[in-house]
Amino acid sequence: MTAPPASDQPFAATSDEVIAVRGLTKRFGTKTVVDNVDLNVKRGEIVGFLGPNGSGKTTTIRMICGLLKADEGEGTALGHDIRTESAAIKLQTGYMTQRFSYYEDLTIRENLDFVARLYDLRPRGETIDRTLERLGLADRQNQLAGTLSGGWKQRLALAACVMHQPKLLLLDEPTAGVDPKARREFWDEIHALADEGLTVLVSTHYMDEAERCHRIVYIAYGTIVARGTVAQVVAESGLKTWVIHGDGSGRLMNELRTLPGVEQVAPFGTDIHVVGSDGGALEKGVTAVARERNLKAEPGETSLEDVFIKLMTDAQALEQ
Ligand SMILES: Nc1ncnc2c1ncn2[C@@H]1O[C@H](COP(=O)(O)OP(=O)(O)OP(=O)(O)O)[C@@H](O)[C@H]1O
Repeated sequence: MTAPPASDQPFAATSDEVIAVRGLTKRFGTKTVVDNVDLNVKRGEIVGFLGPNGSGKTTTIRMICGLLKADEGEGTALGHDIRTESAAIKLQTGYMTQRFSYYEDLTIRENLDFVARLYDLRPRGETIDRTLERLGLADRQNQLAGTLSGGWKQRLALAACVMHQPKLLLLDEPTAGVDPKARREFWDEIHALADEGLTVLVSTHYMDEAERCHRIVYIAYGTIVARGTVAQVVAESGLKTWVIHGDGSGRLMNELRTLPGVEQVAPFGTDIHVVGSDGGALEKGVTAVARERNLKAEPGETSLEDVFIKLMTDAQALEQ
């Protein structure tokens, strides 16, 4: 007897996969906003979910935790079917939404108390104390949430979504608008939680945050167009970069943009980074222009930002 085609097999996660979904598709009206997405995340991994605005990150996250029903596709989160067992998934998942969603006119402690009641956590007082200590919020526990800075608000939101000791954290742009020091502290906390075995899927627009993830997945217009470690994604882009030192003027940048092989030109102080897929043409053009002006040009490192801009531009071209 011949085996049925792979797509007819029931879909099962391996024992170390906390998220294993395939073919996820979501339509709003006639628009397909998530199109045939496969995603696998292993226990203890921190996976960055990146992509332009409106590319389907939030929608995918919401389908994974069962807040939104997929139109097509299947899979599991924490071993539970995302289509039929959303209650079990929600109990073991912490979901930090994009917008601060706690009560501004309650204190930090009162907000946590409210969440602890929702989950019926016991003993409630001790659980809140432990969470306040763990997230460094104990000294501010009586401060009204509405008077907190962005960084402290995010810390409260994180406290509220880890208090019930979830096994999976879904973070949707958790540090938008937060200053660099608070962001770094937030990420130290995320890594500490992952070291304890928590699995994290985090959407972000920040390159430095993408670089802090074990792996990244890039989605554009609902379709995943790159995935892997940062080094893999950069290498697979095939982009080459040259740096011209000593003249970051707009006039030189405009001239560089007209050269064959040049796809991106970006100023970095008095340097200009020139990026393209055709390494030979890029080198020829850039070195000739630099020689004419007596400027130094040398090969540089391609950044993740360069790669994302290319992925976005390519995806836009396909959409049109
Ligand atoms: N409930 C809804 N009804 C109709 N359209 C929706 C709904 N929710 C999302 N969309 C649309 O689906 C697309 C994907 O949105 P989504 O929020 O998933 O993107 P995103 O990648 O998270 O974006 P951002 O980075 O801006 O947060 C967008 O075009 C959005 O306008």
